[in-house]
Formats: sequence, structure tokens, C-alpha cells
Amino acid sequence: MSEPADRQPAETSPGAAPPAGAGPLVVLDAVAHAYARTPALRGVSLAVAPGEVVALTGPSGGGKSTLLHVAAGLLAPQAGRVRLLGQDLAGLGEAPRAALRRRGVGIVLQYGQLVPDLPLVDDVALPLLLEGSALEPARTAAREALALVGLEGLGDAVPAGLSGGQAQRAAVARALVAQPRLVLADEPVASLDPEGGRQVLDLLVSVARRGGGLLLVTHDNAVAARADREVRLSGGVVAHEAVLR
Ligand SMILES: Nc1ncnc2c1ncn2[C@@H]1O[C@H](COP(=O)(O)OP(=O)(O)OP(=O)(O)O)[C@@H](O)[C@H]1O
Repeated sequence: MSEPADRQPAETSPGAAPPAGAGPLVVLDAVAHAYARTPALRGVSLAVAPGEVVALTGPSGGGKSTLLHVAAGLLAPQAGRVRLLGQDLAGLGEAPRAALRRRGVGIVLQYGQLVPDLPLVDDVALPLLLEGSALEPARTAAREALALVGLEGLGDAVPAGLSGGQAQRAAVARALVAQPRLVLADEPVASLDPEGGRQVLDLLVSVARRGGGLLLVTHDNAVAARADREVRLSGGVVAHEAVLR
């Protein structure tokens, strides 16, 4: 996953990520959100520091996926504030939010969300291509990322030809290809066998071990046990928090 030489965002432009080491990677402060009349988050505060792996756990419907979408700026909360890579999302329009995500955040959503009919190599290369990388260096980085998740040689495959586990691995490759400082991942290893899950989790955790951050939604206690901190959401509030290491 080499950094293309032409990928040098201006640090001062709107949506640009601040320099490394400049405080928490994401901060949610008293965030609330409801879908129509269904409350999903009711005043949640949470931060992920550089170098930290945080597991978000709790019962189904507790608000985990909603929190991840809010943290990513994909969903605007109805109350509270979100700072992503040092930027207050309330002050950013849709285009600068998208630019901020592309430059510093890798996102794995629950169902992979690969682009139908697009060969995997190009799907995984998308974050680099959208940032202006030339096609061939982006494809080279994408092939390297695919190899890291165990999908070497599958660059020409399309999503319809993949197993659920392969699609999940590809989504992780796409999230990591641009070397993000923060990864937000919703059940990223749920479709994998235990050994495959461990390998992919190792890769995700390595982002934090290099000084980035990982916020990981999981129902799996063994996966949560890899985190530095566990935050349990239930009924849209933080029901429990534990430092694991
Ligand atoms: N798009 C939506 N429209 C309406 N209600 C929604 C929507 N998404 C989530 N909800 C509701 O918001 C609440 C929180 O859902 P959310 O998906 O965030 O929980 P979760 O903890 O991620 O659940 P799971 O573990 O099952 O994925 C639930 O009551 C859910 O039914």
C-alpha cells in the first residue's frame, strides 16, 4: 500500500486532515440522533485517541451502527458535536466532509458496499483515484492491499462472484488502501472464519499500532478483547466502559 507521490493534500484547505499527533482522531460530544420517532443515540460522548483501538459493543439496536455513521460524518446528528480529524463536522459542507474522509478515514460498513460490476482492483483503488492518483499506481497499491487481506489474484473479480467473506476482505482492503489515520469499521470480520478474522483484525489493529486509531463495532467478545477500551452502547446511551489494556 504505497503512498502515491501525487497524493499530498494541502493541510490548510477545508476538509484537510490536521497533522498527525494533534489530539483525538474523533470526538463525539453529547451526540443524539433519532430516525423519525425512533431514538438511536441519546447523548453519547466518545473519543478515539491516536494509537487506540476502541470496541463498540452492546445489544442489537443499541445504536452502534448509527454512532459509526455519525462519527464518519455520513449522518448528521440532531444534537451534539462531532470533531473528525480535528475538524468540527457541523461547520463543514458535504464536499469537504467527503474530502476529509478520503484523506484520512477508512470506513468499513456492515455490508461491504462494493460497487456492483466494478473489478475489485478498481473498487479498492477508488479512494486513491478520487484523490487524484494516476490509474496504474492506484491499481498497484490496490493489488498490494488485496494481497494483504488474502485476496491476491482476485483483482479482476466482480462482487457478484465473491463469497461474503471475500467481499468483506475487499471492503477492508479498500478502507486501508489510502493509509488512513482513523478506521471506522462495522463488524469487519463477522463473515470470516476464526483464522481469517484474526488476520484481518491484525491488519486493522496495525493501523492503531502505527499511531492511527480504530473504532470497531462488534458482537464478538473475542474481537472486542483485542481492543484497548470497550464502550458498550445500549438503548442509545453508553451503558458501560472498560479499559482492557
Ligand atoms: N435507517 C433507519 N431507519 C429507522 N430506524 C433505524 C434506522 N437505522 C437504525 N434504526 C433504529 O435505530 C436504533 C439503533 O440502530 P443501530 O442500527 O444503530 O443499532 P446497532 O447497535 O448497530 O444494531 P445491530 O447490532 O443490530 O447492527 C434501532 O432502534 C434501529 O431500529
